Amino acid sequence: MISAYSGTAVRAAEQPLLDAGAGPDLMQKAAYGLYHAASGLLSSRRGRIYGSKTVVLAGAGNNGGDALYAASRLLARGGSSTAVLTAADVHPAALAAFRRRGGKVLTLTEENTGTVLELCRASDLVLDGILGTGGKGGLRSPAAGLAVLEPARLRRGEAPAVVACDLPSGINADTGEARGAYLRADLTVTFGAPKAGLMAGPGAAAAGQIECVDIGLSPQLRTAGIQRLEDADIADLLRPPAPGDHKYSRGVLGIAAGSTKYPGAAVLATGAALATGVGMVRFLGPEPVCQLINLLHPEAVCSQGGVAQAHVQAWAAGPGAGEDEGQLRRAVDAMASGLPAVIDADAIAAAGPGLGPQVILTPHAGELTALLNSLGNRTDRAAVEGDPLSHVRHAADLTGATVLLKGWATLVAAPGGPVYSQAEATPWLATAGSGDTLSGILGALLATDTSGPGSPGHYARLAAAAASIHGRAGTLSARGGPVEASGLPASVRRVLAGFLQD
Ligand SMILES: NC(=O)C1=CN([C@@H]2O[C@H](COP(=O)(O)OP(=O)(O)OC[C@H]3O[C@@H](n4cnc5c(N)ncnc54)[C@H](O)[C@@H]3O)[C@@H](O)[C@H]2O)[C@@H](O)CC1
Ligand SMILES: [K+]
Repeated sequence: MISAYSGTAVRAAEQPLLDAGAGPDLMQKAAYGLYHAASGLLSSRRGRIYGSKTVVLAGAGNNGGDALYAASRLLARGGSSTAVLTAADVHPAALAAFRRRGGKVLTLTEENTGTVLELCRASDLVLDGILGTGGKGGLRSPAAGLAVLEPARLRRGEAPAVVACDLPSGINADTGEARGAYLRADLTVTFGAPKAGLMAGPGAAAAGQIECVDIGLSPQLRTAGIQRLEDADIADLLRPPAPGDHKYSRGVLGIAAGSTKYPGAAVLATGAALATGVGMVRFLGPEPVCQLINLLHPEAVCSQGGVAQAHVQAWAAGPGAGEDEGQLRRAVDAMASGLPAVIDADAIAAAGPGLGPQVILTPHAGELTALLNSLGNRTDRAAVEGDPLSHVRHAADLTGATVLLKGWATLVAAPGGPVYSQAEATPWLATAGSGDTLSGILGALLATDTSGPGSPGHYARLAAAAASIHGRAGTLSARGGPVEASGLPASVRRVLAGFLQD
């Protein structure tokens, strides 16, 4: 499990150490970690540090100090480096050390921004040390002019690689918001603990890969702002069949998805649930959709019955329900059943206060906006996309349900409890039918879960695991190209086999 903390919490954890005079020592530890990661990147991209060209963007605070000390170490290995100062009062000791190693220095102005961008593009590496956890708002002029710099991952790997010191400058370390211009990185080397702002909203997309350098803050850090499941955590949540299991003991999932207008959603949700592994799928829906399901997934047991008559351990309802009153009714009944239920798409609009954490709502940003507005919380889609962390937390607290917000980094909030962020997906997964397969995967995890409600956040962890499996299946299907949702179940099977073999 990766635990991320707000920038505010990390600064509070640092304070006693700073008061005890450990500031310079902490900075050297951070700078060494940054140098180590940057030199690894340079070595992998061009074979050696000797002869490499680095540009350090250095702002007024300690973030600039870290970056200058790291660049000094690259100078000592035979690289060349230019520091571009974005403020007048850059860390004096770090700048002096950089100069002593032979680093060149220039000051950024609006007039020379074009020349500095050329300098960056002709270099191998850009170290972004403009703003760290002390940053307030987006980059200001003249530094804002550097935000057009694209990291190598967005330029088919072409130099320069951009490495962010602690966090991409201009990103809010607590929330991941960008309230103005910000830089994007290939790699963010973060100190003490990952910042929550690297796992949500624009910050998650800007950070690139995240590497954490231990500078000895762990004993001071208490409550994580955001957590991320890793392989072992997900493997722990899976329930493969045991000898002696039969179809009913493994878990039966009820699916009320699709409609005569959108039959595909039923097929995709059912296919994904079967690929994730359940004892049985009971499918409820209109006759023509049942016929289609029987044709494509003959193992599913189909009927036009209601939720109350179906013996299941969990529900997946809502994908493709459209305006089908029968399916929307089933979704409402599933929410009220007390059983774990994943509720998607049009059915989300039926959610209100008083639900329990076993109900998992899976909106995209537009659906979350509509839900919050219907609960009296005026907002718009841009606000939700700009600060998804606050909005997903708010929706969970207002409804009492677990809320999974789909996005580049998927966020899952338990009511009053932990928030999880999973970022294994590829942008190619943004395709019709992708969400229907997520419902099927999560429904199957809920139906086969035998550990019960357990600790707070149990259902949020299952939802985060489903998002991770879905994201990995998408990445596996895509292999750098487009994804068809109908191909996802096959990849889900391979992803799960990987977890179960490890
Ligand atoms: N405090 C510590 O002990 C340690 C801090 N570390 C580094 O120090 C950073 C925090 O340092 P600071 O507190 O100095 O903060 P920053 O380095 O983030 O910079 C704050 C400075 O930038 C100015 N500023 C704020 N917002 C701005 C904006 N939008 N545009 C332009 N200027 C702006 C402020 O006036 C202030 O001078 C961390 O992110 C980390 O990189 C590390 O060296 C580890 C140890
Ligand atoms: K930075």
